[in-house]
Amino acid sequence: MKSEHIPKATIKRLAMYVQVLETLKREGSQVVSSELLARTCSVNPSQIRKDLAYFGEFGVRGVGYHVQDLIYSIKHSLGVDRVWKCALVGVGNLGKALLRHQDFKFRGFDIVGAFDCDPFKIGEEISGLEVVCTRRLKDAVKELGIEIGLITTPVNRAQRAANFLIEAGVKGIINYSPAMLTVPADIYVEYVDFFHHFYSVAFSITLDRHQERLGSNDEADEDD
Ligand SMILES: NC(=O)c1ccc[n+]([C@@H]2O[C@H](COP(=O)([O-])OP(=O)(O)OC[C@H]3O[C@@H](n4cnc5c(N)ncnc54)[C@H](O)[C@@H]3O)[C@@H](O)[C@H]2O)c1
Repeated sequence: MKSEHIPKATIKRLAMYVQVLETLKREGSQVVSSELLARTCSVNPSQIRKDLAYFGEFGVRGVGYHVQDLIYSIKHSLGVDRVWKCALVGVGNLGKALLRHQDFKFRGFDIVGAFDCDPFKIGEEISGLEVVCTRRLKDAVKELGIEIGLITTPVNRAQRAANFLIEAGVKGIINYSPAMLTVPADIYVEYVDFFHHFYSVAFSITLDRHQERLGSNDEADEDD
């Protein structure tokens, strides 16, 4: 890797590039032009070139990028060319849906532990994984080599779940609850909220309608 200081926005775009490249690979593409990759990812080609420059020289002038090579290089540089063991805390509606989703394992994020504090849920089996008492989290993290925690507890229990995970030695957390977590500086937290996307789409539609209304008012003014 050329530079250690890769901006967070670049890392998010790289994750998107990998996802698009993997789809292209599944569809049988061996080479992709920077224009097609850029269009599919809704960024401009110069942004892609700038993002990839952190890792070295890619692409052949007039040909584009070799799909497999690019996937390998990005994944290798970002450390996602291996399996990351994960634990999920809070086996309710959302937790169960995530545990049943096969893509996590397929993409290298293997949920190997499912934890809950509800005695009625402990012992239940979801997708072949037994729900275990949260008190056993610390031992399980060490035994199973868990590095990432997913929090799917109610909002008022999320900090407690985070504390358990951090105490157990987990370094990264994906928090699906709407709680803002307080964590030490060396713990990485990502917040996942589907509603941000709903807001974003609703705002965009509203803005379009507002512009249309302004446009039709302007036309009406010209007619007067
Ligand atoms: N990110 C999103 O877009 C999104 C979408 C839906 C729900 N959510 C959030 O996900 C969370 C879960 O929602 P749900 O509908 O699955 O709730 P749920 O009530 O069905 O499940 C929560 C589970 O957490 C367990 N739990 C509570 N405290 C715990 C603790 N300290 N340790 C371990 N387990 C604990 C409960 O026993 C329960 O099984 C909520 O915070 C909700 O707001 C987020």
